[in-house]
Amino acid sequence: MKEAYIALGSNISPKADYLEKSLSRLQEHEDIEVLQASPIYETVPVGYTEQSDFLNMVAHIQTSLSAFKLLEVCQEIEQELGRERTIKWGPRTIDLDILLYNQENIETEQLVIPHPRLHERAFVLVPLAELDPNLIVPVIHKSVSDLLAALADEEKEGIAKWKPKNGGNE
Ligand SMILES: Nc1ncnc2c1ncn2[C@@H]1O[C@H](COP(=O)(O)OP(=O)(O)OP(=O)(O)O)[C@@H](O)[C@H]1O
Ligand SMILES: Nc1nc2c(c(=O)[nH]1)N=C(CO)CN2
Repeated sequence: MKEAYIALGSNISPKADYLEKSLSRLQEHEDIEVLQASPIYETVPVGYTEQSDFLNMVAHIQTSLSAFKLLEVCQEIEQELGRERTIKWGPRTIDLDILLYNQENIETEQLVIPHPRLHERAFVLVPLAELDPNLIVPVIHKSVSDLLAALADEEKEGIAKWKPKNGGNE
């Protein structure tokens, strides 16, 4: 069995539904068990900023799948939930990124683990720190809490714990 951390993000309504549906799809997969899910955060868009705020979270899973097979499963879920790739870093119903896979380092054209932008993204590090602040990120050899502490305050200001309103149909 391997352990992995998956980042989930959505910025097309109903955002929380897309996160929940993705988590259920992961949990329903016969070779995946969701061990823990972080709280949901509302986050300002990074990169391409002319878009709606995101909801982001991180899931800790256990799986017998290879990292490549896990990527396929993530991409199938993205497709089923209607993701269209138009603008790079633009709006998406759901994005599933593999952050870490069993302390492994994988560098292929198709898959890079640890996720290459993990260390600079508060919308990933804040929920990941809720699950395990002491987790060491391979290659970088730093803990999640150290990476988070190294981020500029303004990066972290754009991140707030999300509470359901309108019956959770954000
Ligand atoms: N760790 C990873 N998790 C998910 N996809 C990855 C990973 N490493 C490489 N990829 C590749 O990245 C490609 C583009 O992914 P995607 O369109 O979701 O990027 P993005 O989410 O817009 O940007 P970002 O990668 O910065 O989060 C995927 O087709 C996949 O092959
Ligand atoms: N706040 C936030 N910004 C982003 C996100 C995301 O999930 N949350 N995903 C991106 C591309 O993966 C680009 N920018």
